[in-house]
Amino acid sequence: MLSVTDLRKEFGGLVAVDDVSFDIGDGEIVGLIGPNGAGKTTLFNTITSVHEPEPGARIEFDGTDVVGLDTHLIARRGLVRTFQIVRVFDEMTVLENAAAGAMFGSDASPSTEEARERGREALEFIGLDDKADTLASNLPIAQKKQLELARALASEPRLLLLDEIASGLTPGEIAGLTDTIRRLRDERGVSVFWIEHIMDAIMGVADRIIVLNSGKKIAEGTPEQIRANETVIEAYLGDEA
Ligand SMILES: Nc1ncnc2c1ncn2[C@@H]1O[C@H](COP(=O)(O)OP(=O)(O)OP(=O)(O)O)[C@@H](O)[C@H]1O
Repeated sequence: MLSVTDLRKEFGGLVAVDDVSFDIGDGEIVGLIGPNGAGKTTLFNTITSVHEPEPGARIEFDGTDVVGLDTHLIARRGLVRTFQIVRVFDEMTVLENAAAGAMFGSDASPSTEEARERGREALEFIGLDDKADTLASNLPIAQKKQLELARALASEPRLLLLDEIASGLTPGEIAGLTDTIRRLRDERGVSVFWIEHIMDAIMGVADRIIVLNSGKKIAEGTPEQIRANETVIEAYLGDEA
């Protein structure tokens, strides 16, 4: 589904992502972990054309090279992301926020009614439909994160990039969130690529984990393999797990 080859991104003299290659298959949940500054968000930003990679990189989504394609055109193809800092529109209702997602999705120009319907359906799936008419600014953080997921879902993603969606949540809220993400995959067939620092969240649900350190991919494997990997323990998990 997503195939990344030799992805490199430099900022001045700093190599933020250092020749990274990997694939994500249909229906997979893949975690992306690593210390602060490892290049995880830069990798997401480069995949979604927020940044341009250095020449020579290939980023293929469903066999099409998406390097240089506008972010909204990438989203229209089904590659959709959430952000590290929640970006709900505070002055809009929960339903209006969710409906806004539909405007950026696979269907380029749904009617307002269709967008609201898709938004409502996404809220039901996420379990936030009882808050449809609440102003987004009045939601607690856990529900803002659910709303971000609902908005992404309304855009009908095939691959969802999640950036630290579990941070700031209680263990109970994290369990609910990971359950929703698993349902997104199982019931909607959405693949997930998930940056997370909270190991309990990502290790329990990911099929595979990719580890970055100083821009380089230092390991890739099942959660069990990653937990036992000496290089990963030394670079990261020794402090975090
Ligand atoms: N727009 C930018 N301009 C210059 N340097 C940047 C820019 N974005 C990121 N960097 C640098 O690139 C490196 C990788 O940063 P990045 O945010 O991708 O790491 P990260 O793994 O997502 O970290 P964290 O876990 O703290 O979010 C860091 O050294 C960062 O300072």
